[in-house]
Amino acid sequence: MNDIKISVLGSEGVGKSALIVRFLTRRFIGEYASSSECIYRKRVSVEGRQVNLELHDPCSQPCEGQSTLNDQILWADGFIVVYDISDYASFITAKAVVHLIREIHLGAAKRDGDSLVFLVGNKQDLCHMREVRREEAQRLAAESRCHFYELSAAEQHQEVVLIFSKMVQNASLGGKAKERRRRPSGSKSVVKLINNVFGKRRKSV
Ligand SMILES: Nc1nc2c(ncn2[C@@H]2O[C@H](COP(=O)(O)OP(=O)(O)OP(=O)(O)O)[C@@H](O)[C@H]2O)c(=O)[nH]1
Repeated sequence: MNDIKISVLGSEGVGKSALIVRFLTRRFIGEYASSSECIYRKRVSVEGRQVNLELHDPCSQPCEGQSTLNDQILWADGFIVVYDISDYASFITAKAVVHLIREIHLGAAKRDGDSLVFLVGNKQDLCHMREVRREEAQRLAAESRCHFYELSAAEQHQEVVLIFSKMVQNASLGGKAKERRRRPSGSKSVVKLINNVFGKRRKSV
């Protein structure tokens, strides 16, 4: 059995936790913790093979033992880089993250195929407030050799599952585990995740 490590990156409030929670629990809860960084573990089957999936959800606010973006990039086998289609600044951040992933992986002499990157425009249900044109994001994805998706964690369960499943499959086929430099701190089970989503900092969209 091998391990697959996926980091979900992007600026504050773009819906990273919402996407992970959707994938793990099928639910959209609306409010999510931002004060701690964590890794969620799940055993998944890829083409009949059991795989240990680790999903890293970073925290946007300063927290104890926080890993750096560089640590997170070196740790992961694959990346889901999220922006909010109604927030152009979040797209600029996503662009910088995608470039950094490419730079670090090339700098560390990783095989290019090892760095699987999906660029995801979330909150498609807010298209009446759209600030990021689909074509611009598609262009970035093509230039950076990323897969590109637009969706809504709030409204689309199947699409979210599809993206994570595809990433798991690609990372699994991409193969060899990387040497881990530093593992981001914290670990939660899905049960703890559900228990923890209540009573969190409220954010509005
Ligand atoms: N309308 C809409 N709101 C969403 C969607 N996904 C997430 N949100 C909302 O956006 C806010 C931020 O979502 P989070 O999942 O906490 O975002 P995050 O990227 O994990 O935020 P940080 O942990 O602060 O980095 C919450 O109020 C969510 O309910 C979506 O698809 N559509």
